[in-house]
Amino acid sequence: MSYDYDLFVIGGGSGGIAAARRAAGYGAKVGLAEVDRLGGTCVNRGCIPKKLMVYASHFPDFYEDATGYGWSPVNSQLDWPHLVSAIDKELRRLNDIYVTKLAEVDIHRTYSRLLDPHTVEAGDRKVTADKILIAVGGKPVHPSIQGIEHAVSSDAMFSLPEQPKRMLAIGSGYIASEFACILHHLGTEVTQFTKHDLILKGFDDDLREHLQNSMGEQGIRILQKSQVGWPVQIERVDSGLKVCFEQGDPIEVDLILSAVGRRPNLEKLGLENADVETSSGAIAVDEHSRTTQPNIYAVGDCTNRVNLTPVAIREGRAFVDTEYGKQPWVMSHENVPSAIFTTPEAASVGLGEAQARERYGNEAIDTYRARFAATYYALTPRRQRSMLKLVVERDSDRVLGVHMVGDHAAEIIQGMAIAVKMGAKKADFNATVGIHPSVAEEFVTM
Ligand SMILES: Cc1cc2nc3c(=O)[nH]c(=O)nc-3n(C[C@H](O)[C@H](O)[C@H](O)COP(=O)(O)OP(=O)(O)OC[C@H]3O[C@@H](n4cnc5c(N)ncnc54)[C@H](O)[C@@H]3O)c2cc1C
Ligand SMILES: NC(=O)c1ccc[n+]([C@@H]2O[C@H](COP(=O)([O-])OP(=O)(O)OC[C@H]3O[C@@H](n4cnc5c(N)ncnc54)[C@H](O)[C@@H]3O)[C@@H](O)[C@H]2O)c1
Repeated sequence: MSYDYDLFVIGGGSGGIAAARRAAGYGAKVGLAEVDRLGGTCVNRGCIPKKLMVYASHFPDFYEDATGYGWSPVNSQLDWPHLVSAIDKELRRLNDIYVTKLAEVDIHRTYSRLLDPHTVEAGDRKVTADKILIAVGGKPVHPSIQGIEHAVSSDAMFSLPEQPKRMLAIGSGYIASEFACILHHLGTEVTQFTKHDLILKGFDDDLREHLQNSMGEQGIRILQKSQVGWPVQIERVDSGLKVCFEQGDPIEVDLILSAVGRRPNLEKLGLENADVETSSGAIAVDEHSRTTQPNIYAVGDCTNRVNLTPVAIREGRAFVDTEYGKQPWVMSHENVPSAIFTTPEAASVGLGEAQARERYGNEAIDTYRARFAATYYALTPRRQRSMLKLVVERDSDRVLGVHMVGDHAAEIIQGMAIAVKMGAKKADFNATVGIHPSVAEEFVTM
């Protein structure tokens, strides 16, 4: 049977674009449907605008630090509308680049849904395809608090008409922690409500504690559920938004960011028309990203495996190399590095100490840890201490996890991730000459 396309991709974000481009490169006839701007979450309302805001938020610290090195004080004000429009301009430039990069792919600028295992409705057209890739990403979920409609999700953070004077971030994951730091360093008075006593559940406890303490020392107010109970009501009042908790005094802010997690974008996708099954609200896939319908695959956040851009991209490429490139491989979700772009930055690869002890036994694990202030802070009015940690399996001497809080942690851990992926031993770290003076040299001198 002949189809309109060899491959039809639903969703033009990180995973969908990577797969579509590579498949077209192998000579496949590819169509792609995207209902919004090309690039998906990462480019339009995630990694990229977020990182640009992180950069913007660092300048006040640099101005302050410079005085310790003898520079006269800088008196500079943030032009918020300028920042927002400069970011938007850059995102539009990236959108245009994707159009060029997808020159060999038929782009359908429309919502799309499955009609049967080989047919997709793309706007007012019906198209058929031999294989279909679902890469529809995810969207924010909101906690059930009375008045939660007054809160915004991270999607709105890049187009706020003005900088809030006071913000409450509800959540303790990547998004709440990153925006708490961004807004704080841009001059907003920030409170973060956390369900757990330590932010960033799932990361190494020393990383979590060091980062949370550091954020607290800088002036971010952390309200824990164990202290105040759940937030129960949000109400608009003349002077802002009033938030009441189960216990204690209400607080008043100008903006509430709700960041308590995301869920796959599966509504009205017609999964039932093609017998594509879900598991815990995400598309169920095997290690090859194949769904319960053999010619339909799914990658990225809609499968809720590891919800990061480079993971979605690699899942997409593994599928395409295997199916169209005669180079089969499987995307491994082990030892995926990630960073939290807070101030200070935090990054990690491999197992945290508690996870390692659970997997290998309490006695089987050694840890090495350093906490210190980098030389940069010797002359600055601002003090910031770094934390570096190795988790090692004693018998094999293998480094199971590397964790860091401190400047450039993401850049440093990216290199460490290669070592961990290659199965480096603590002895290999010891045999490596440090770069002096640097922070990362601690990893080879512990
Ligand atoms: C605030 C924020 C910051 C982040 N920061 C980072 C970071 O620093 N590093 C990192 O690695 N990850 C980060 N992420 C996560 C990262 O953005 C996602 O993991 C990644 O974008 C997932 O890619 P995807 O292809 O699965 O989905 P997406 O990029 O979400 O793309 C899905 C696309 O499908 C489209 N779509 C959905 N349904 C349909 C349909 N039926 N028809 C047509 N089109 C449809 C959507 O419009 C969207 O464009 C961040 C996420 C957020 C929200
Ligand atoms: N730097 C990065 O790589 C980066 C940045 C942002 C987002 N992301 C990706 O996007 C995903 C979504 O981010 P996220 O921060 O929304 O989700 P998350 O899953 O990382 O964190 C959500 C947090 O909110 C807490 N929570 C749940 N219900 C709550 C409630 N009612 N009140 C208060 N807290 C509650 C959860 O316990 C959890 O700690 C991440 O898991 C990550 O994969 C990555």
